[in-house]
Parts: sequence; structure tokens; C-alpha cells
Amino acid sequence: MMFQQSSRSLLDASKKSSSFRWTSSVGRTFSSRSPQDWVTTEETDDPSIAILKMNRAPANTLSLEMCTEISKAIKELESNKKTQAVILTSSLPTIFSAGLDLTELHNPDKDRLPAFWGAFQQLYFDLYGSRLATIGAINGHAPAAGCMLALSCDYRIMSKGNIGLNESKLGICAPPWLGQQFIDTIGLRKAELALNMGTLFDTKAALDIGLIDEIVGEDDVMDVAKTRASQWVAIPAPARVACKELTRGRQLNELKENRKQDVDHFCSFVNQEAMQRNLGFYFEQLAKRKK
Ligand SMILES: CCCCCCCC/C=C\CC(=O)SCCNC(=O)CCNC(=O)[C@H](O)C(C)(C)COP(=O)(O)OP(=O)(O)OC[C@H]1O[C@@H](n2cnc3c(N)ncnc32)[C@H](O)[C@@H]1OP(=O)(O)O
Repeated sequence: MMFQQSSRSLLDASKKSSSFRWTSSVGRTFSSRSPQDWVTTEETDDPSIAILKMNRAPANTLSLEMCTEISKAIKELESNKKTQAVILTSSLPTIFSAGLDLTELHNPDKDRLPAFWGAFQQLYFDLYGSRLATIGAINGHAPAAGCMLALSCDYRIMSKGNIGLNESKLGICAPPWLGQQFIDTIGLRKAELALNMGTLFDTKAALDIGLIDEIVGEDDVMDVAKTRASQWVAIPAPARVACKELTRGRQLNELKENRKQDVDHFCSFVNQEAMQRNLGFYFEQLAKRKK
């Protein structure tokens, strides 16, 4: 039975050793030069609450290395028994995370593609199944896999930007486990409409459909996140962990048992000519939009 020890990850699917370097970074400006800088952790004045920041300019997109770095940071935080909550946020001014790095999907390297999807699955296991209380401090756009990061948190506050699963607009579809996360959060009919239309919701609409839990002012994001984290930490950890098992255990186990099939499905789906055409077209539009 998983989820038994509150000091360990709920679903420790990674057998890799963690060599993550703890970076105490209060007050520092981050560069995005190397993967080690893409994710940083900070202490707060409450030793039970940590902050995990994504610093991969320009858009915090999830490449293989970015997924791995976030996973490593979560594991590192979990390994400290004092830590009971993590606030996940972005150091970029307007983007929480723009989702999967499209350069991983478009004209992919055939050997790297399965490893990339495996790292994304692992990130889902590590965040959605974390023993920590996870507060999403969504301070900018969170489309597609950016929305997955938000959905994987226990509580979501949002200050600005749009959020949702817009994959259909790219000519692709969210994988079943991400789709299920969305359905579990906002309900089948709302999810059905939003998935088909690729809807991205502004903060008000996201709150209305239950995709986020609270709208907060831009300047208040971290204060509110810390307050909510304190409230979650005040619940006895074994109870908190058991509640997570109750609501998330089945989905986590299902993917755990089907990891290989999910990777194979993803790779054959992405490698289809039509998918590549759609992705190429979407990527071009993204670049043109700026001009
Ligand atoms: C088993 C089933 C198989 C199927 C599985 C399929 C997988 C499904 C799961 C997840 C899918 C995804 O996550 S796909 C990614 C979806 N993301 C998006 O559609 C977002 C695209 N980006 C935007 O809309 C905008 O960038 C933004 C609204 C997020 C921000 O706009 P803004 O104007 O502030 O910034 P720019 O557009 O100028 O972006 C800055 C910079 O970043 C590049 N960028 C943005 N997003 C991506 C991305 N996802 N991948 C790669 N690069 C991205 C953008 O091109 C700009 O680059 P330049 O500065 O070089 O021009």
C-alpha cells in the first residue's frame, strides 16, 4: 500500500538518486543559463514552508531537463522532515509555465522523445503525489502542461493570466491522466466543453468553474500563498496525506501501472505526420504573433 509514510513521497516512482543542489536564493535574481538555475528553492520564515520557483526564461516551458529539475527539487524538499508545504510559483513577470516545450514535440529526436515523456510523467507523480501540501501560486499564464502543474497542487491561487488545457488548438489532445485530473477538478461536462474547444480561462472564469480556488492581487500572491500553506500545515500530516491518497491514489496508481503503454502511445501519436504538421503550424503562428 502506498502513501503510508508521511515523510516520503506518496508515489516514489523515481529510483534515481537525487543529486540536487539546494540553493537558498532569497532576494537573488536568477539567470536561466543552466538547468541547475531553472528551478530554485527558498526558505521562508516558517521552517515547515518552502518556495519552489521556476526561472526558465522566457516561458518556463517543460523540457526534459526542466521536468527533471522540478522533480529533483520536490524530492529534495521532501527529504527534509521539517518541510511540510511547498509553494510552487514562477519568477517570470507574466508566465507561470507555457506548458510543454514545443521543441521537444516538433521534429523530435527519436531517442529523446520517450525519455522526455517519462520525465513529464515523473513530474506528475512527484507533484500530484507529493507528501507535502502544495500551494500553486499561479502568477501568470498556465496553458496545457502549465495547467497540469497547477492542477497537481492541493490549492491554487492565481493573480493574472490564462489557464486551461488548450491542446486541441495545437491539433493534439491531453493524455488521459491529465484529462482525468481536469475532469476530477471541474467536472465532466465543463471539462468536455473546455477540452474540445481548447479553452483558456481568465482568472474570473477559472474561479467560476473551480479550476482555481482564489483570485489574489499581484502584490499579495506570496503573502496569501504563505497564509494558505500555514493553514494546510496546521492539519495533522497523516490526515492530510491520507486525504490525498483518497482523492488521488487511484489515478496515480493507474498511470504507474501503465507507464510504458502511455509512453508508447505518446510517441506514436506525436510522430504521426499530421501531428507534426499541426505542431509546426502552431509553432509558426506563435512566432508570427509576436511580430
Ligand atoms: C498520450 C497522448 C498523447 C498526446 C500528448 C500530447 C501532449 C499533451 C500535453 C501537454 C501539451 C502542452 O503543454 S503543449 C504546449 C502548450 N502551450 C501553449 O500553447 C502556449 C504557447 N505559448 C503562448 O501562448 C504564449 O507564449 C503565452 C501566452 C504563454 C505567453 O505569451 P507572451 O506574449 O508573454 O510570450 P511569447 O509568446 O512571446 O513567448 C515567449 C517566448 O517563449 C516561446 N514559447 C512560448 N510557449 C512555448 C512553448 N510551449 N514551447 C516552446 N516555446 C514557447 C515563444 O515562442 C517566445 O519565444 P521567442 O522569444 O524566441 O520568440
